[in-house]
Amino acid sequence: MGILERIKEIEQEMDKTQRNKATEGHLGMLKARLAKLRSELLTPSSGGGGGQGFDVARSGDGRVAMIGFPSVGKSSLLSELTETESVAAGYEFTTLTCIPGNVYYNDTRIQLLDLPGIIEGAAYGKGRGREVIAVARSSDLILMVLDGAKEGVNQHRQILERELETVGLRLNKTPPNVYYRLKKDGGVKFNSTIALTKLGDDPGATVKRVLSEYKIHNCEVLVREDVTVDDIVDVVQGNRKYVKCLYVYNKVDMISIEDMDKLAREPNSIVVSVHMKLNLEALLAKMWVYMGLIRIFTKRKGHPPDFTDPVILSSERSGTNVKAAAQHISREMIDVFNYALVWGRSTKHDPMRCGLAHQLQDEDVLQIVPKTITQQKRSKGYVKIAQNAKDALATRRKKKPLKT
Ligand SMILES: Nc1nc2c(ncn2[C@@H]2O[C@H](COP(=O)(O)OP(=O)(O)OP(=O)(O)O)[C@@H](O)[C@H]2O)c(=O)[nH]1
Ligand SMILES: [K+]
Ligand SMILES: [Mg+2]
Repeated sequence: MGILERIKEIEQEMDKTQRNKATEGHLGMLKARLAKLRSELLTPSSGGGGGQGFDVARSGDGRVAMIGFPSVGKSSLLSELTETESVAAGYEFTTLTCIPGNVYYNDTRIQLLDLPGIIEGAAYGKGRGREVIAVARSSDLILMVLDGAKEGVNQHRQILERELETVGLRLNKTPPNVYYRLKKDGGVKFNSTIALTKLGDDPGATVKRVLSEYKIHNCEVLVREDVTVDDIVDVVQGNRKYVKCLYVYNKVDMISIEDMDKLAREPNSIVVSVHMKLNLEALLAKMWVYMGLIRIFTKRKGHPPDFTDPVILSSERSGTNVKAAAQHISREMIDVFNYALVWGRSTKHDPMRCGLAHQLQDEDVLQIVPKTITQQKRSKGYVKIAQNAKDALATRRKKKPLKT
């Protein structure tokens, strides 16, 4: 039996299984089996990667992929927002490969990717579905482009969400708050810090059934929120990609103000019209926020800040603390870091003396104060002395164990 048939079979069995507290373990086992098969789909035997026409190199300060049904206006949007022209036309599947363009916004260069339209069944390889989804996985933000003028547009939204979920993408979610560690022995240690209401009569047994489906018999699981069995499968399966998704309803030039207003109120959404150039600036601003981007202006001692070439950080990728900024400037910076002086939104007073963990905010000014040469020598010397002391102790212990 092929993978697709096996998936079908399990889905049918899940439909047949009555959902109640007693069947939670059985369902968990089926869900785990399904997740394993689906992740096999993700790694095609043909070498993986983006596939021809899809392996576009990463560039700029972040990557955004446009996902949508055919002819919703993805290529029109790319041509409008970037210097790249991507062919747009009234027939479906105009675009057949991945086409990159650059968006310049707030001193940041964002790589925007136009992709072929996808349809129901994309996750199972329909059309160029698998290639498109692989690109989506590699991006920092998904723009789900929808045809706001189409009836049942929110059904389309759901279909696409399901396709992306199927292959392990998790949109606008945070990873389940579960501590999970594999062990060499000792069996399964299961604990929770709060009452679990969604894992059936015996949460521990439900979790163990999922684990045994993965042939995991020794591990530690500590659940810190009221998770579902799907969350547990996500934790154990492990290859989930948590990514932000912004829903872009295009073509609102074709609908009434009332309908437009309804769409604009959907969560994580924005309405635009590429043809009328409506709301495109707001789209860029929202993209920027969703990518968690910030600009940090650096400053040298005794000089004014450099406002021309900021360091760009992202809460979704690098993180946005002083350490991330220092590493961005140079690798060695961390070794010689003494403290930082920060001016701007993140401080209580200006300048504020900060350590590596301080969280920066957009348009902060940062000056890194390195250790003095003497301090550096001293700290290196200290490490050496400490190491010598440890070595000496270890040798002594070998010779004659210390009495305790
Ligand atoms: N009314 C209206 N039509 C639009 C708008 N944006 C794009 N279109 C039209 O929608 C059709 C499809 O546009 P494309 O940009 O080719 O759509 P696509 O999503 O790239 O399509 P595929 O590459 O085939 O998946 C074209 O006829 C566009 O002119 C808009 O804001 N309003
Ligand atoms: K088209
Ligand atoms: Mg196109």
